[in-house]
Amino acid sequence: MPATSMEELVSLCKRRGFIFQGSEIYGGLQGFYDYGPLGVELKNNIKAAWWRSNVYERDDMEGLDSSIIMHRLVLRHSGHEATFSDPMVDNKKNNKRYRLDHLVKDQKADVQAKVAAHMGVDPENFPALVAALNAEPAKASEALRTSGVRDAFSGEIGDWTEPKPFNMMFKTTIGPVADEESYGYLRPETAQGIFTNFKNVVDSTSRRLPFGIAQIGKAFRNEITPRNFIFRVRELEQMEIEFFCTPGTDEDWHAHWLEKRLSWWEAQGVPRSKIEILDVPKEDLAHYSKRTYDLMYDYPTLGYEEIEGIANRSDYDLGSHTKSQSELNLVARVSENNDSIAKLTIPHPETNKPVVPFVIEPSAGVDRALLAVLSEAFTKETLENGNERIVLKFKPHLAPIKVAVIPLARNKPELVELARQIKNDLQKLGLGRILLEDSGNIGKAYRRHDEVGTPYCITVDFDTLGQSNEDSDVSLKDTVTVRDRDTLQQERLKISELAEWIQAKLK
Ligand SMILES: Nc1ncnc2c1ncn2[C@@H]1O[C@H](COP(=O)(O)OP(=O)(O)OP(=O)(O)O)[C@@H](O)[C@H]1O
Repeated sequence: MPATSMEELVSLCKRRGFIFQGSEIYGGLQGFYDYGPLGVELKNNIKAAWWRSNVYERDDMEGLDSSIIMHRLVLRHSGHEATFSDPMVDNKKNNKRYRLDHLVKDQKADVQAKVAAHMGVDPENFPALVAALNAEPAKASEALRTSGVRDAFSGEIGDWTEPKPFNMMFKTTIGPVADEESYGYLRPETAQGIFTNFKNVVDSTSRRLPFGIAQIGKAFRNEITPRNFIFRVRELEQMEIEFFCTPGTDEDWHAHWLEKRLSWWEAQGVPRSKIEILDVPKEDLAHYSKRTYDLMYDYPTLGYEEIEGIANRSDYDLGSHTKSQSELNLVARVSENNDSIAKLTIPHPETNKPVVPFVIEPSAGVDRALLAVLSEAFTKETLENGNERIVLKFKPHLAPIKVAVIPLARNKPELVELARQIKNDLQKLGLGRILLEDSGNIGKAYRRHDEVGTPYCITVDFDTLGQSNEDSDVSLKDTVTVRDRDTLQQERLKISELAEWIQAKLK
């Protein structure tokens, strides 16, 4: 059974070294997390699985790693300077600031109903309520004040200001001179680096439509209320694809990517039955979107929340960043661009005339992916002897440690040496991390590796050494015990057969 509460996951992550609070020894920094020894392995494995599936296993994709800090004009023409904002409200009593939709969502049902009645919308339709609050700031502030909306920090009814837009981009000065022009932004999505490199990639690879560019990297959003552990952070990582296609074929490609992405999640242990597809209502679409499917995963404690967005961005992005816009018959409504020096077109596959392609964008968060994978893997079991164990049943390709090699006694140099040799030989197979676990207590080692999701533990014991004494069986010389994390079955294998056996299991 997957995790039932976020607390279970938070506590396991800290205890076993998956995730720590950022800047913790100075009191922590809200919305920033550090990935520990096991977290970094899990994260790398998720990213590698995504890259393998979306770049290596397809013939129509290229990869990219663009810079994080971007020219202010990129984010101006992308529309982010003007529109990448969330409405926020302040409580005048204690100067605490909240994202409007989060504030309302966190209220008791009767308070929410009062706010909805004031705004004249159905209390069951939360997106419509948020839209109404955003549309009429003065009425919204009145609704919050007269409905008894409470401040989560003080627990008391707040004195609420009018909602104001708050731009979520991090701005930074570039170079030694701090003047009006010397600033850039930390990208709020990796996508813009793909659009600005569209021409470079086409020219250097001779790609024709349809094709896509994939990128994994950090993005930064100054979230007003970062919360729910790594679900909503200010420094996040994204796995994004911009898939360029001929206008008119975009809806088919949108359906194609929806299907592909759902089956990828399934292969990572996040089943379709736990994902709802939200066809985002027109009034909630982002400024660039023709249509968007949000994949909503059933997170413990939070319920259904977005894990990935799959948007049809039409020709908005390339159309916004291109020069000569008026010659290009753009479908999307874009703002005038007199700054770009590149024409972002590609020959139409049939007519050969220059065309601005449509874009389908599957965009998944690495942090939210990791949280879902962890949550699905989390299992509490009662064993035959009545003991309870926590085990992370990761798909083997995602497990942070693939194999632990354990010498039965740490004070026996022959055992430790042989275990080290086995570890070194398995490490050379390139399967991921193989760990020499010489903490000495076999029971504790098994418990620890269950809790971090190591699929196989190999134990080197006195039988392995072939030392004949009353407890050992010489016929077992050069064999080891292999314990399966999920079934708890142990089998004896020859050391010479281990590599092939493990490779087959971890494929
Ligand atoms: N603050 C964040 N922390 C962690 N992951 C995030 C955050 N914002 C976005 N993501 C991830 O990036 C993906 C694509 O970003 P997108 O802009 O579509 O998110 P969003 O619609 O703004 O998310 P939300 O509505 O939850 O704020 C999301 O599906 C999510 O997995």
